[in-house]
Amino acid sequence: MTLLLRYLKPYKKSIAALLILMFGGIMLELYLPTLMANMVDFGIAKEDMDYVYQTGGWMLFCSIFAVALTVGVNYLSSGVAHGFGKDLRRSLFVQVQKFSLQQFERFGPASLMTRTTNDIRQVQDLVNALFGMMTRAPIMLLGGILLAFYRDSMLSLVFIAVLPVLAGIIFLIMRKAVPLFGLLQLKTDRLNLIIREKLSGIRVIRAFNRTEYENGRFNQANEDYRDTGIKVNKITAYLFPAMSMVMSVTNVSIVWFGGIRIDQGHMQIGNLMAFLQYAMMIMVALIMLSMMFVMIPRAQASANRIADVLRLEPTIADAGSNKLATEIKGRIEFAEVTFRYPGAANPALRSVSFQAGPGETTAIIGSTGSGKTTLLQLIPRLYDVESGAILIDGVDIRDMPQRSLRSRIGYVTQKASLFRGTIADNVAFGRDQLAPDQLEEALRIAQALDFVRSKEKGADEEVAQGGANFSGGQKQRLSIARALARKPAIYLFDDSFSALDYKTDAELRKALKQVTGDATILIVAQRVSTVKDADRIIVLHEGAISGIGSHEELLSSNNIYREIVASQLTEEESA
Ligand SMILES: Nc1ncnc2c1ncn2[C@@H]1O[C@H](COP(=O)(O)OP(=O)(O)OP(=O)(O)O)[C@@H](O)[C@H]1O
Repeated sequence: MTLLLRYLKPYKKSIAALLILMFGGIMLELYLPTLMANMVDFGIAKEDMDYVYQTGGWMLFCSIFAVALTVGVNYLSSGVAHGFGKDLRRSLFVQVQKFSLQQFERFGPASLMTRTTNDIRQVQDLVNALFGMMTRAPIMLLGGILLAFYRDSMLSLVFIAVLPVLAGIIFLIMRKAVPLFGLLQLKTDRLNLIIREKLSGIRVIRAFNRTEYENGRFNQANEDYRDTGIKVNKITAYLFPAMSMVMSVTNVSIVWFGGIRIDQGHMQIGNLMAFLQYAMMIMVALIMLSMMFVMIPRAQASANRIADVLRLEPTIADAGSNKLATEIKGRIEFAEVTFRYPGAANPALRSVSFQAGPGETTAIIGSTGSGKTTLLQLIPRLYDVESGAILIDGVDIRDMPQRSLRSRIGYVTQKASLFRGTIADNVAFGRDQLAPDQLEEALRIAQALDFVRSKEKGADEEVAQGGANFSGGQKQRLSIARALARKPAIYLFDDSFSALDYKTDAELRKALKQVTGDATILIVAQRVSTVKDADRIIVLHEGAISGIGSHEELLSSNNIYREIVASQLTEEESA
């Protein structure tokens, strides 16, 4: 929680103003019973109507002023709480962007979403309540006790009996409820996870008739969440009835003992009325405090989950050295690179060494799971190597600023990702401005111009969430256009031509060759026809390089390559 408190710093002026307003309001509220006691004892009892009117007028003025101050307090506290929530959400979002993929996977998207929305909401509500009413409680409690004591110190002994009982009730209830608050957030995570999975896999779920099964899975998580929620509420439900019972008993006791003291001539009626009002204030303050005991542990559970994300040092950070090669050529060198996914027993890549030069196309082929995607992901530092090094233009990529490294790379991922916006927005992605002729050129080379032109609004056609209104091949081509528009020194194509028919695949590679010029191109592919003409083909097998060479060289020297070729091409084609 302390980590999050620093997010209140920008609002210290508003907080100071609201505390002053609050203090003024409480003073007025505490003054009202005294005025009333005076009115009864000195005005009504002595039939002095001028005094009654005068004091009544004062009371009215104080009440109205106190209400105005409270409105001001609430206005300011809500501004502080919402501003605090907004800043925290932004920090969390920015922090997650810096995470390596390992760190991202450690939390998972569903949990990160709950943390950014629901958990922050819990803490934001606490901040609102804290400044809206909870800070009032201790001041009101203290003022109430002092003034009640001042009115009648003997009668104040009632509180000595009541306060420990109240403290005991709060303690017992909270001891049971607090562990459940954390559990409730975990169950929210689980619910979000299932909803996310279900919504993103809706086509498969329907096609496989798994709707009922998935509904069952969701219902189970939903009911589990409900049960924990009910358990928490059942426990906290005792809090307020118990407190109001104590309040009623306190009232009765005050009237009872106050009556005796009036009988004995130790107290006046006005005094007893004021005392009763102070007792009420004390009780209300205690109820507010007990609400704080409900809200604080609940928000604490959320605050810890937020702090876990904020505290995690991004493992992929810029080194202090910020080295950059003087000349950008895009030469890539893998030197004995070994990489293992977190928790995996075997490395996904083992002692991989090769060089890929500018103006060359290097293709990577290998069976499913052989490590092709992993190899590409290491180049823009989505993951860091376990041992060995990757150099670009002779500089270790860990010594370069990530921004400069990634600005040299045009990466087309295996699964094409499009974002909401227009086609043009998606192609210009990562660049501030893209001139119409540059956009057209990128679309043309990516073999996307025809289908984009056939759209009603051309490049201004809207892309739905996740690119749902485009086919797999169209999405791939737009992703390729996006990479081309950057004019990078290095192109990484991860199985990016797989959704294209053979003809488009060939045309695209031919067009690419004309524009990529001196760029270094790495192509991961499953099809031999895609890699056949590459300057160099790397055959990956179970994370290690089994052979490097041209198509012909590998055909004569590498068994694995021969098997792949044999499974795809006829003798004639492969010759
Ligand atoms: N995020 C991950 N966490 C743990 N293991 C992973 C992760 N991604 C991939 N792997 C494992 O690493 C190995 C290499 O995977 P990779 O995706 O690089 O293979 P690939 O050659 O690209 O396969 P494909 O041709 O099917 O795309 C596989 O055994 C896979 O199970």
